[in-house]
Amino acid sequence: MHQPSSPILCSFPNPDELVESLAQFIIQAQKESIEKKGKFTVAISGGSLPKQLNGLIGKRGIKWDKWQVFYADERIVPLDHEDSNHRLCTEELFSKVPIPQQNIHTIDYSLASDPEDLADAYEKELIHEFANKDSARFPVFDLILLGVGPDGHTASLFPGHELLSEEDRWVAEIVDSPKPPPQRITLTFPVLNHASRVAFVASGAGKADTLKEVLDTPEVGLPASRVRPLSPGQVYWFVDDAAASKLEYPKTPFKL
Ligand SMILES: O=C(O)[C@H](O)[C@@H](O)[C@H](O)[C@H](O)COP(=O)(O)O
Repeated sequence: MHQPSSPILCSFPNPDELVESLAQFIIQAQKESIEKKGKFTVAISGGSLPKQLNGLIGKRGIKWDKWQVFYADERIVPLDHEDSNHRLCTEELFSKVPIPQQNIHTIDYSLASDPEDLADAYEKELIHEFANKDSARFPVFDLILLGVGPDGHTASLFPGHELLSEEDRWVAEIVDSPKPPPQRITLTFPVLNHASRVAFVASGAGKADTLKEVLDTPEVGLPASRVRPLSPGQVYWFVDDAAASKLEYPKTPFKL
């Protein structure tokens, strides 16, 4: 029986060291995945996360053509809209590295009038990527990169929302997101919890109370606390000391 893993917490003295270590971690994950399967499947969320991937720019050892990038959540807005996670990731990262455009999997905004259809179409995009002879009931991402909001939400999984109990779909729509814009799609918990690695990234004193609740009192069941990939999957928290300042949860020294 596979058991859920306990989070590994790595805290860094400042945001720069956090960004640099995160980049090394991602490059190592990429190396292992490409050695095993010839590709690297990643899901990225929005908020402050895309900027924290800056450490990847100009680094050696990244095989961008082997990356297949999906969005852990995306706002249902045009791809060039200021609220689009794709636009943000493009500005912060993809426009600065040699990743082939076709390796970045965006939502099909032409389906925006029916969010359920749009979510189903994005799920099909995942099925196309992951369905092969090894495919299990859920896709196994090599890495999912997440942030955490002040209410403990992650991706577009918000506290108390019915989506928290989704057991079947890979991608779901949400039309009443408490964080604007209201219409979004998100990977569901079963997908997050089947990943090989999930890495949360949080920095700054403004995250300290949330981190304390998520990591020190997981029994409260905030969405971010419920991300516990089944073994051998693993969840990591990359934080700075300011974000970790109120935590009792044990820290693990960062090593590759
Ligand atoms: O697109 C989104 O809204 C996100 O994916 C969301 O889950 C985000 O990651 C958190 O709200 C943290 O956001 P910050 O990093 O900006 O605090």
